[in-house]
Amino acid sequence: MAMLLKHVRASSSLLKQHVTRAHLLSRPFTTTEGHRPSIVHKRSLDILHDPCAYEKMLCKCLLSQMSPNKMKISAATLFNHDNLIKSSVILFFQGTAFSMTERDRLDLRGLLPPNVMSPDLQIERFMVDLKRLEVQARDGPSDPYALAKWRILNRLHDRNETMYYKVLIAKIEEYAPIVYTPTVGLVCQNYSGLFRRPRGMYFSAEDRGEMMSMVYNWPAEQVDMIVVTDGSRILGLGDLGVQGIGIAIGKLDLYVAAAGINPQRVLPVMIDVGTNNEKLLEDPLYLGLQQHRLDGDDYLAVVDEFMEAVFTRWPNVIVQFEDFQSKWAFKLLQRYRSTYRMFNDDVQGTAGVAIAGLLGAVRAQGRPMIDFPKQKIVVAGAGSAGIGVLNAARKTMARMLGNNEVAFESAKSQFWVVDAKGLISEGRENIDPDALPFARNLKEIERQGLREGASLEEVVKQVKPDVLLGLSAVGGLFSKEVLEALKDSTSTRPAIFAMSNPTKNAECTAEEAFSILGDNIIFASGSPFSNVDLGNGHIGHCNQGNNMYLFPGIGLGTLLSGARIISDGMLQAAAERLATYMSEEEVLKGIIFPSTSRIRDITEKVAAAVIKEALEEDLAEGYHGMDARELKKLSEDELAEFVKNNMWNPEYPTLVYKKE
Ligand SMILES: NC(=O)C1=CN([C@@H]2O[C@H](COP(=O)(O)OP(=O)(O)OC[C@H]3O[C@@H](n4cnc5c(N)ncnc54)[C@H](O)[C@@H]3O)[C@@H](O)[C@H]2O)C=CC1
Ligand SMILES: CC(=O)C(=O)O
Ligand SMILES: [Mg+2]
Repeated sequence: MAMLLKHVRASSSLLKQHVTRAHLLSRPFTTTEGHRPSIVHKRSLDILHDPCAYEKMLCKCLLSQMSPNKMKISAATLFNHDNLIKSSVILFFQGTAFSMTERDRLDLRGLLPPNVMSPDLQIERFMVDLKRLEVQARDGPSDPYALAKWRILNRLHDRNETMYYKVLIAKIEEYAPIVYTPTVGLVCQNYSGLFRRPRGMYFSAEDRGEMMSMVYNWPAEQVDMIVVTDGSRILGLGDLGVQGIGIAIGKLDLYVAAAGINPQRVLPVMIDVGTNNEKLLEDPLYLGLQQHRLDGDDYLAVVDEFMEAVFTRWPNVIVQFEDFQSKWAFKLLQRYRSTYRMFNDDVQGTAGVAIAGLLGAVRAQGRPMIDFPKQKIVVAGAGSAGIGVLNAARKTMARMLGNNEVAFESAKSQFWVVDAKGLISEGRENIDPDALPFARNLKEIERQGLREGASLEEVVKQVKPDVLLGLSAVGGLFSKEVLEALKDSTSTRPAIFAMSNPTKNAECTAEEAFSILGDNIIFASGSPFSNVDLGNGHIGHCNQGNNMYLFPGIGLGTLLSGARIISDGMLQAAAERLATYMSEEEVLKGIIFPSTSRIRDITEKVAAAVIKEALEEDLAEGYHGMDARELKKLSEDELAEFVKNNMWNPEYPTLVYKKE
């Protein structure tokens, strides 16, 4: 600490010599806002009074990737003192080795993962990672190029955010699989090794009582979108603890690329309450809290405090919950959804995408969407995603059947749900309350030749479903036998949704599905597969059925409508807009989801549908001078224009105008 303060004092006095009020006033240009640097930048003047202020600011700049603009530091000052800044930061920057006292002293609490590393461990972590890449590049099982591409993109993101998003938007089909699923899964698994500079905030179990002040450590004055995870179920990869922050970062990359949310106004968050992943707990290089997960009221207290803190600082922020284990996903959604602007992507976003896909599968059979309630659907997986899809599909069927109690009751008979213990029936002991509504009547399934706990293969054989949908996280679950059994489907064009992520967790590959069932099927997967050449001049089309087609539009629509909460109606409107996006011709070819290259366009349309619904439900409070009354007056085209105009584009801002 003494050393640190010595450096701080040394660099502060150095800075004082350079960054004087007179010096700033003498710059012969103005900033974008038209202010003189000395007027805009209160903080640069603060430097003169607080020996630590400049260092705090520079640390934050480094840690949070803030633009100079947002740091309230004159871009001009920063550019002119670039070398000075670099040298002064490099002098005292310690990254994960900053002690808790130093983090508090420099207002850095929350901007680094909670495990304070010794300098030796920092070096070891770096070396382990370096060696791992060498091993992978030689003969490792994972795709070394994907990870290498992620590193290159990540470094670009660190250096030049605008250029990073320009590249991502222009080549979204090529790079979404790198910054998002499947590669983001590999990134999360290796995050403690890959970690260089943090991105986002960490709220840990150790921070109880501190969060309300910690949240002010984030340098941005405005945050529109937070994606938060507790790392307990990252894709289909299980509990990855603090390393799960990678998924929040990946989702927010799509918010920027697809929804045009300003990258300076997004905040990835990790709530680190420990991990139950023993391998991570035994690893001294693991960056998270080395303790088992909090549970019960202790767990809730941490998440409650986090929610209160972020909504106090940014009352209009939207919080997307991501990859929480099912146990908490539903509880937290119920706890917060009527008070805060939040939603759970795995439960609600996935449900909407699945509904759109299921309706597309009906149309692909040459039938009207209204025939959906006749579909027999087998779902493998009854976790947050599976149950979310089941509830939404049941409601959609019920609406089509008359929207009453009887319709709701009868709709449930279209579903057979299989989890790790097999077919779920009323005969199951200790049945999960969320799955209970879908438990089959014992007598009824006996008549079908089934029983409690019947295997997926048996269920498919007996039910002969129109749709087989997997959200089980079990790679290869749709085995050769299961796919063979699906040949007896009563559908003219059976649909297979292998929705689990990342690729190795997909219930089957596209190749397996098309080679066993031929080309007269509909295939969708959570992570992308290439189309399959069936060798007879026919191509098996692979759809990507992923919540990425909805969550950006849900977030953008909520932001631009200023909706107080995110209602079922808004989510339903989003799903319906996606369902009608594909043309008849495309759907008949088996193309039920757009290609990712159209993600910005679909997101615009989904956002407009969400805004309309928020207005109809009187939930909208408007956005930036456009109040609800004015929003209501907009025609369809004007609403589309309003959405488009409020999306961020990756263009370099003009920082400096030469004075006339
Ligand atoms: N494509 C997409 O947009 C999305 C995909 N997902 C994927 O869905 C998967 C599951 O996510 P959650 O529901 O949150 O996980 P979860 O862990 O809560 O649920 C998994 C479910 O699968 C069941 N299961 C396990 N082994 C099984 C087996 N052999 N046969 C049948 N069921 C089995 C479990 O009993 C549990 O009900 C993950 O891989 C995730 O990546 C999740 C959200 C969106
Ligand atoms: C896509 C997604 O949200 C998941 O796999 O969890
Ligand atoms: Mg997820």
